[in-house]
Amino acid sequence: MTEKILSLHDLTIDLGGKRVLNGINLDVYKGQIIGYIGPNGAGKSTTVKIMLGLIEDYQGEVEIFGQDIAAGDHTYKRRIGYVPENAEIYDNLTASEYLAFIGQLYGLDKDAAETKAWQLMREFDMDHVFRTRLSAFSKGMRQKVLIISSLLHDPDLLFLDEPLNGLDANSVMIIKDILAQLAAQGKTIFYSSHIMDVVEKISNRIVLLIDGAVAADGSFAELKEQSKEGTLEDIFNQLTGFDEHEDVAGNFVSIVSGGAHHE
Ligand SMILES: Nc1ncnc2c1ncn2[C@@H]1O[C@H](COP(=O)(O)OP(=O)(O)OP(=O)(O)O)[C@@H](O)[C@H]1O
Repeated sequence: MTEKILSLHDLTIDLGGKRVLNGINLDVYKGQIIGYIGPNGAGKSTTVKIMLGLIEDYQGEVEIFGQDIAAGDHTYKRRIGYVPENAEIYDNLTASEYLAFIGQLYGLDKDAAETKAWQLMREFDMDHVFRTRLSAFSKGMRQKVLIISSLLHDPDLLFLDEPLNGLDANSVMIIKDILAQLAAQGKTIFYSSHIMDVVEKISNRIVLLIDGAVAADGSFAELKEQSKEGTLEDIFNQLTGFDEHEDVAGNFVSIVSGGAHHE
């Protein structure tokens, strides 16, 4: 077995008087690309926030790089990259200022961070906006800046929350290849998304969370074999017990059109 990078043991948390995570057990190994999926509200972001050290009052154990993160040693964070779903991006900064700032937070010196950031921006054909304020960037351009910022310090473990948000089809292909190549180099990727066909293609392991507990865990081929369904979307619908999409859509549309009558 290869090196264990991440381990959750009986991870449980209550938030606002409600059990949000209910005994999650998960071991993640070096080089894995984990697609972490589940219905809205299942607890995916909460799990990631706990692993990032942003939420502390959980029960159970979280080990990253072999160390219990509750032990107080935060050096593990230097080896982690994170692309949040809704990033607070500093609109008044230029891409260059923002990336140099993030690079420095991760321990790079300013010049090294700027040089690397510029090289990475150039690969995305964005070198011409390196000194432009982020407030003038489109959604996809911002997303690319976030992806660059998560990788500047060459992390060993990457947490990505909907990393393809707002990206065009060509950019999606590039990011998919980047993730595959990083994993082939031994980086570990923990990836949360609702876009099932992308998760199906890029993950070598899929973990499905339902109501704060792991409901399925395996490669796409294994999940497909177990559920006898064709696509990850079908498997997702089956395992989450959802077969009413046409009824819900029909009701929704009839309310919409009913409401459109003006007397
Ligand atoms: N600070 C909080 N206080 C109270 N409840 C919370 C808090 N944070 C999260 N929750 C609840 O925990 C549950 C899980 O939320 P979480 O954001 O982890 O879900 P998710 O799987 O990431 O959902 P989505 O797919 O919609 O992003 C939800 O019911 C949410 O309302």
